[in-house]
Amino acid sequence: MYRIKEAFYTLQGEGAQAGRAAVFCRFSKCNLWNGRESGRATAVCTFCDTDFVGTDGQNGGQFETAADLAAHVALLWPHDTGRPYVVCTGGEPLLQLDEPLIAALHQRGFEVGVETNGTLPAPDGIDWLCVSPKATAPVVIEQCDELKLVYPQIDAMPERFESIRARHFFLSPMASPVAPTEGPDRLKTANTRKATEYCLAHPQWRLTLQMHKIVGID
Ligand SMILES: C[S@@+](CC[C@H](N)C(=O)[O-])C[C@H]1O[C@@H](n2cnc3c(N)ncnc32)[C@H](O)[C@@H]1O
Ligand SMILES: Nc1nc2[nH]cc(C(=O)O)c2c(=O)[nH]1
Ligand code: SF4
Ligand SMILES: [Mg+2]
Repeated sequence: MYRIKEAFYTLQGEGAQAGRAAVFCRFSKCNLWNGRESGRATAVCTFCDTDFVGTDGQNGGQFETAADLAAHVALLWPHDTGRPYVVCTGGEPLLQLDEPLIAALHQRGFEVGVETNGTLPAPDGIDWLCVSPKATAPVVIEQCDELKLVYPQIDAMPERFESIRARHFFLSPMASPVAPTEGPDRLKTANTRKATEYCLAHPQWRLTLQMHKIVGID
């Protein structure tokens, strides 16, 4: 059984795949926060900008089999040609994503991307793996396509992750979990300035912005 909070077609807003059309499949639950505001202050990850509790979002639900969920995701890709792309996120997708689901998505023609906090082992077969470390939580994934660190985090400064093998190293300015406004100025914050300064001083790291929040899409 797979529990999905929501699923939708949008553009990947972050990292090296930013701007690419994808079906986002948001898994319920996370191992670093229970998702309730009352538990945020004592969570390991305290700045999450996402509601991943339950299965009540758009196109959310419970899916008995990998084939059922893959069929559901395939219905959200609005094209007949080209290679479809799915981004498995959450919550923490690696609590649920397994090899049968990756195989079922591949069978539907999908390239499979994953957004993870890196604290759980990744199943084989993922086509694009993005690891985004959180606070003191130990990262067990040693190799990925991109390391995308929310910055600044006192307990997770960039130097700690430079031994992870990754094709890209990104800093993503920490955004307010509840940001009321949208538009070009929304991400012009103190954290964006700090991330910019770090990248200027350490050119191994690149800046990425949450493009979807600038343009006002999911
Ligand atoms: C909601 S998380 C879900 C996937 C996984 N649990 C993780 O943390 O990577 C998706 C992405 O949003 C990022 N994110 C969450 N809250 C954020 C915030 N306040 N500012 C910037 N990025 C944030 C995460 O670091 C991660 O890269
Ligand atoms: N457009 C868009 N891009 C994203 N990249 C990572 C996201 C996530 O929440 O995992 C996300 C998201 O929620 N929306
Ligand atoms: S950002 Fe990721 S790790 Fe942190 S609470 Fe949200 S879903 Fe969990
Ligand atoms: Mg998001």
